[in-house]
Amino acid sequence: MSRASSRRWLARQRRDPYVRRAREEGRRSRAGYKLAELDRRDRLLRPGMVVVDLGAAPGGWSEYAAGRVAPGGRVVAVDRLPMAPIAGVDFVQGDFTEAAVAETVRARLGGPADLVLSDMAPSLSGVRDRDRALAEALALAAIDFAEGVLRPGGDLLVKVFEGPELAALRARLGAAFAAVATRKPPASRARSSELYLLARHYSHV
Ligand SMILES: C[S@@+](CC[C@H](N)C(=O)[O-])C[C@H]1O[C@@H](n2cnc3c(N)ncnc32)[C@H](O)[C@@H]1O
Repeated sequence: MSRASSRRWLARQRRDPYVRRAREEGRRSRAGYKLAELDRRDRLLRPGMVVVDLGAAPGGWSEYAAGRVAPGGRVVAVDRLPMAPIAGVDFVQGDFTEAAVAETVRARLGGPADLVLSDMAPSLSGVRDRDRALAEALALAAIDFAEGVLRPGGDLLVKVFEGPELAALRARLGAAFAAVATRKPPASRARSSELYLLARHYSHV
């Protein structure tokens, strides 16, 4: 980040009501509010569910999900960055695109998952085509993984970015899930091109 863009980022953070709210409520990140808003709208989480959180650090989604699946549920989370422990969350640190890391997450699950969440995003290089290709590869890795671990009827929520790749990702999900919807929760910054694809009712193909 250049000095000017980091000054702009800091000014945005200071103005952002979700950042303030997260600080006041002692939350891990403002990102947790996106999952809370999606959950309120689409009823994604219930007590007892087994959930995978891909790209979990610093832990806003995991924190929210662990609270919603209790009692009886659990969350297995992964990130290449470290994450401070959260009750009810089993954390694996590593690059999820490495087969051994994905296998560790699968092993920690020990059975099928009800819901796979992916908020993974690449570190942006500023080279648009490169960043878009990286983001698409992460979304595809999340979809491949979800198709391997979801129980029939399970759901997937995956972060994607606006662009020409979106139609193919939607089509790919449409082949394996009964319904695919696009979501932009209010807590997602309007200037960000991030979106979420919500794929429901997985059926083995
Ligand atoms: C937008 S942040 C996630 C925020 C999180 N959902 C929260 O609520 O705090 C995206 C995360 O994806 C992680 N990530 C990106 N690529 C990854 C990869 N290949 N393997 C594991 N984590 C990855 C990043 O390290 C980063 O922490």
